[in-house]
Amino acid sequence: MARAKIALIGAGQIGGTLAHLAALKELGDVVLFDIAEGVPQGKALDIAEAAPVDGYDATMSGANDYADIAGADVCIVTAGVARKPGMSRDDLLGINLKVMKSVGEGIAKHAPNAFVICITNPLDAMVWALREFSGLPKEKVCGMAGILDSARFRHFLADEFKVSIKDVTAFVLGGHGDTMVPLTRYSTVAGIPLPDMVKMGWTTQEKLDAIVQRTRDGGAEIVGLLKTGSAFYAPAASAIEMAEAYLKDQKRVLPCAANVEGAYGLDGMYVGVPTVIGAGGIEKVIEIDMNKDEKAMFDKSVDAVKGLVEACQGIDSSLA
Ligand SMILES: NC(=O)c1ccc[n+]([C@@H]2O[C@H](COP(=O)([O-])OP(=O)(O)OC[C@H]3O[C@@H](n4cnc5c(N)ncnc54)[C@H](O)[C@@H]3O)[C@@H](O)[C@H]2O)c1
Ligand SMILES: O=C(O)C[C@H](O)C(=O)O
Repeated sequence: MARAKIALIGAGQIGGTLAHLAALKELGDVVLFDIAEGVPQGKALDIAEAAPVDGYDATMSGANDYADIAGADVCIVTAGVARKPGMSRDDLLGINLKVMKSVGEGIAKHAPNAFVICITNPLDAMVWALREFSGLPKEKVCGMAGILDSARFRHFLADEFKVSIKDVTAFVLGGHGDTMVPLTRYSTVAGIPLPDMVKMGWTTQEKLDAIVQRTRDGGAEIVGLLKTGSAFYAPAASAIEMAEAYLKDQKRVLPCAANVEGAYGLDGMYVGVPTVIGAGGIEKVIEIDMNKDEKAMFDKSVDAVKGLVEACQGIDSSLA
């Protein structure tokens, strides 16, 4: 069977890490695309030159022309600008919206059958705009954020409980912004929900609240440390998990920004929800039961995303 083709639109910090991870996992042949001349070619050559040492079979190429992504099975989009200290993700909306237009048109023309994973921020509004600009089927366009936010939550929890990360599960839903919703009732240590861990005396409610807040601020914490850009290792690992689920038809249950029609009382908007990812793309949106407090947090997050979508429509009249 022919190898899959993976197009990485944006060859910056995340794009380069994605290429290396895709190669190490032998997910397919990789094309790195960027507007910066030489950068995708340089990264592709560098990663190809690591293959003899690491022993992976995957070709790497760099491109500045969308024609080179032709027939891609998966497109992962990181094109655009990352925030710096003092900025919110939402400050990137105007500049990255223009990028989504050119990327959406490029994918629609050259890789209309691809499964598209958007990473560019502000995530939920950008994946919505990318879907609008590309016109691809809704189940084939999604956004990466929930896996990253949940991974951060899991890391902080494993650290607090001094247990293996393998035994910690977490679900962070909602928009990928300050209003994201880490769901403690649906996050567990070996199946034990976090509120029970508090009752069992493994931690206190105050410490758990602080971990929830640190999770919400997780992106800003890294931006504050790096100063020149934002996180890229964990974001790349998270998107690769989604790409692998699609390419191998794994039916993974993963929190992703998906187009939600009907569930959660939503009418075709993108926001972070639990999904099933397989060969059909986003094969299912899972509607979980939320109590009053959880629903209030989720609704607030949905409203924040709606505000960003409206801002996009105000900037580009073709989206209205
Ligand atoms: N969804 C998430 O959870 C998450 C996590 C981390 C970062 N991000 C976002 O991902 C994006 C990329 O982050 P990064 O660290 O890789 O940034 P980066 O600056 O290192 O890379 C971005 C790349 O995009 C390229 N680019 C700019 N305009 C382009 C265009 N029109 N067409 C093609 N390429 C273009 C740039 O040349 C650059 O190489 C940012 O918007 C960042 O905020 C999202
Ligand atoms: O925080 C950012 O700006 C990047 C990304 O959204 C993240 O959560 O790491």
